[in-house]
Amino acid sequence: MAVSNDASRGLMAGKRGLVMGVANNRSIAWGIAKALADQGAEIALTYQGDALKKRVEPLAAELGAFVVGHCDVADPATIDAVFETLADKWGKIDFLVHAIGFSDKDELTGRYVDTSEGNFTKTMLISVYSFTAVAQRAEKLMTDGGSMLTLTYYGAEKVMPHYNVMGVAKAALEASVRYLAVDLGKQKIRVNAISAGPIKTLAASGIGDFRYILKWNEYNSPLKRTVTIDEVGQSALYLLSDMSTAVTGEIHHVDSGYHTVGMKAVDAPDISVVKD
Ligand SMILES: NC(=O)c1ccc[n+]([C@@H]2O[C@H](COP(=O)([O-])OP(=O)(O)OC[C@H]3O[C@@H](n4cnc5c(N)ncnc54)[C@H](O)[C@@H]3O)[C@@H](O)[C@H]2O)c1
Repeated sequence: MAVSNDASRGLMAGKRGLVMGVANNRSIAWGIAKALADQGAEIALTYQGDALKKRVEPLAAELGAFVVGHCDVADPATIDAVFETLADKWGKIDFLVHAIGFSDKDELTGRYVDTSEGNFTKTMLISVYSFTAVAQRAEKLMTDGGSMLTLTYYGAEKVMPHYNVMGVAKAALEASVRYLAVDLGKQKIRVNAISAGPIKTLAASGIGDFRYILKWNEYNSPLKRTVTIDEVGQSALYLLSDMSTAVTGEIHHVDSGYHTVGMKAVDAPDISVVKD
């Protein structure tokens, strides 16, 4: 997709916001950042640690985006630093994208019942609480209202092989979208989630049998294909722009319609687990 980043036109013209979760050019957050910049948004990006800094900086330059700095959502001081920098630079923001999740990959295989207390707690802190933590800070900068978006997966609603504690975390994240939507609605701040179909990203590579999951979705979704980060970006544009001013507390599926399907398509081939 060509990115023009002309702030004088487009659905996001005059809007500024923070996109968290770009790790590389396969990240869902990157697909969203591109779609927003293409419609005139001014974007700030965070990165998690020095290893990702060198990947995020050139991507930010492509969009004319501002790199706020390091943010590890398990370290509240780094979240505060990001929002202090944004307050100094922009004073207010209009949107926030939270595309962050983590769980120990050793527990994204096998049985959910074997989840350890330590990984349960860490998964909930990074994948669930962090959205509320950033919402607390973003609220103060959304003085003219705003739109917040997080990313979830169908494993919140139904049991998916290997998704395990991440499914429990996504269910809690989806519930927090609804609670945040009510708390912040009076301030004209909307809070929504996109439930994306499986996409091969760094985070997804930690999930057991991921190639099998992708194939299964391709064969069995109504559209008979998987989804791209650019398609998630286009739907994010709707939720973050004034195209959706009456939409909040919503879990919007961008999954080729997979969530509507109850069993294997009759014409879908039987497939076996494909190893990476
Ligand atoms: N890829 C998929 O199939 C899929 C499907 C549905 C939802 N999602 C969700 O989309 C979101 C983005 O993931 P992705 O697939 O683009 O993978 P990704 O690996 O590109 O992005 C995950 C991001 O989370 C960040 N992160 C992890 N721990 C962090 C911490 N402690 N502090 C700050 N940042 C941290 C990483 O730095 C990375 O940028 C996640 O919430 C994921 O669960 C992914």
